[in-house]
Amino acid sequence: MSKTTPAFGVLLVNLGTPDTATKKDVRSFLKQFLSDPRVVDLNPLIWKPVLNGVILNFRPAKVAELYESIWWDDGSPLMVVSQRQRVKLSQMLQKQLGQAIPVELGMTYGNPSLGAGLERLKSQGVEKVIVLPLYPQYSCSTVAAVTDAIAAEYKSWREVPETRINKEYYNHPQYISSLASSVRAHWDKFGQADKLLMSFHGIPLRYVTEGDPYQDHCEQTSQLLAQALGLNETQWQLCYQSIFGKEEWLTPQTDKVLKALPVDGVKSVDIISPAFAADCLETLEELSIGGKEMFLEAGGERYEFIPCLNDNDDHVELLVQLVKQQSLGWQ
Ligand SMILES: C=CC1=C(C)c2cc3[nH]c(cc4nc(cc5[nH]c(cc1n2)c(C)c5CCC(=O)O)C(CCC(=O)O)=C4C)c(C)c3C=C
Ligand SMILES: [Fe+2]
Ligand SMILES: [Fe+2]
Repeated sequence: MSKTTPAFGVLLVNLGTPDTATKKDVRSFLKQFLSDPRVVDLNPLIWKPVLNGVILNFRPAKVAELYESIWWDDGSPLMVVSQRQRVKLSQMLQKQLGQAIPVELGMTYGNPSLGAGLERLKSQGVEKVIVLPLYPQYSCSTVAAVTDAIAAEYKSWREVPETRINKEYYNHPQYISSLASSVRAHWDKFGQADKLLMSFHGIPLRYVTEGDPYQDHCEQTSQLLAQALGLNETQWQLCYQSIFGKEEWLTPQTDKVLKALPVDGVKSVDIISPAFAADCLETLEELSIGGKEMFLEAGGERYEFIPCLNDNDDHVELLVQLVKQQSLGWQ
């Protein structure tokens, strides 16, 4: 009996996360992640001894504790949210396209791997694949790492499916309006702070000077969001979080901004992290917990974290629109 061939399948991609909040699993996750030259592009002769001799000896215990502090009953927040996004996207595609579209999850690092996600699509008869990395702003350290991993997986396949990879969506109207709605919903609940901080994950400045458009994308997203919310220039600020290593990263740094604002008389902030499609360690620990402590210690009085778009209906509707855009001619 021949299987029916779906019009196409969707691979929903995010960065990945440890299987458990233990030192062992955090170590193996960090090892895979930080060994990717797309993430850390230093000469391996210099980087490997630093990674294996220093970072992987000390960082996993510290970071495992941080994961422990934000872990949910059913797993790592990034994984739990990604699974919800997968289920909702598949339901909304079925409803809007009137046919079953296989949607699978693949993580660039850790489980389920991108290869496992592609295999699951293949086993459902998928012959055309849309890869949807959940990174609104393109960076070589994220999106190009996905394209590398997909190409590496296909090396062992006899028949490689037609594959379209969504590169970015930093200025998509539905993305901007979903962000704006989440801010407005937050203001309705908690009132509006003096300033809205838009904190993006940082990358090394050198990646940008060598051609990575990430900073430009972050600037455009934040301008569009400020515009959608009707904010003037004094009411919002862009900053970059999660600095790692000794090199210069994009500025201004979120932690420095949080320490400086109360000194400049800004006592209340709302903070949103538009580069993350799902809440994760970097938002729930670094921003929601760490950032708050930092701001209040520096003299701030009110600090509110705005959750990521996660599986909000209008966010998943954005994913539907991206899938429709990528599947033109395939339905
Ligand atoms: C070492 C360099 C790093 C670059 C460059 C980088 C870019 C980058 N990362 C994300 C999204 C996420 N990063 C997350 C965690 C994380 N990131 C780095 C380092 C770099 N990221 C590390 C070492 C870690 C692990 C935690 C730690 O040890 O501090 C996560 C969270 C994963 C989770 O399990 O919750 C996400 C998501 C983006 C979008 C990005 C470039 C734009
Ligand atoms: Fe990161
Ligand atoms: Fe971090």
